[in-house]
Amino acid sequence: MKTEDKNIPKVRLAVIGKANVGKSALTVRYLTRRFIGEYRSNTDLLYRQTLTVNNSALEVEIVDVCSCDLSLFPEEAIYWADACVVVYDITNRTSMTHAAELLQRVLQLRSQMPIVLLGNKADLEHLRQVDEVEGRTLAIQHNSQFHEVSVAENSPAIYTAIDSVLNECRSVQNTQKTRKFSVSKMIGTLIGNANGKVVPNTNQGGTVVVCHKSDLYKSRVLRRRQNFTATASL
Ligand SMILES: Nc1nc2c(ncn2[C@@H]2O[C@H](COP(=O)(O)OP(=O)(O)OP(=O)(O)O)[C@@H](O)[C@H]2O)c(=O)[nH]1
Repeated sequence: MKTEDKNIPKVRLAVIGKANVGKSALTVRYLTRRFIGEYRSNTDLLYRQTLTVNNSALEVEIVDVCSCDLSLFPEEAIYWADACVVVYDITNRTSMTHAAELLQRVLQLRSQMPIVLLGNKADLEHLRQVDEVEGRTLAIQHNSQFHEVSVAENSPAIYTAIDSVLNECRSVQNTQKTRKFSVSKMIGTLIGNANGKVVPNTNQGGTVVVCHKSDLYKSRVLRRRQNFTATASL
């Protein structure tokens, strides 16, 4: 499948969180259904893949933000993204504190941004340091979705959470397109050019490209974008 089809809506996702919480494992799991146990990188990685979400094609770009320097907030990635996944590790309280700080900063920069908070490593119950209710409360305080997941054990919530946030972004984009159309139609009417020629086809949702399974599970880091170094392929 062509990955640059302009008719396919595009959604950009930033995955952020403290080091070692499982951001890379989560990104790779979501895109490929595979679990990569040891994944070391000292750079942001940008993945792009065309997926089928809610029965229609969506070009998804995910930046897996490197947490090499925790003092640096990933501002560029947050401005770039349409939505954000904040990850903490339920066996590491500091990662939860860091997630709380990230949520606050994200909403300062992008108050309307759809966010999902994920408490990862739920399979390590015996090492738990953060109760589920704490994660849930934090999410409610920041108007975001919340799930505890285990990337290692392939929790279904990984897919429902990310699909849902992608869908939310697509709905927002569709609404914005409809609004733009309404404004141009109104201007067209005002200047007497409402003969139909200037009326675009607003049925964006009608352009559906069905992904083949082989394409869905192939993922490749495609290119360099600003500071995101694209280096790996899955
Ligand atoms: N038990 C368990 N281990 C996990 C899970 N998810 C990830 N890990 C492990 O946690 C470690 C860190 O995972 P990464 O995906 O590299 O974490 P990261 O957040 O990308 O780390 P940085 O690249 O340092 O920012 C690895 O050893 C993974 O195998 C999980 O759900 N359960």
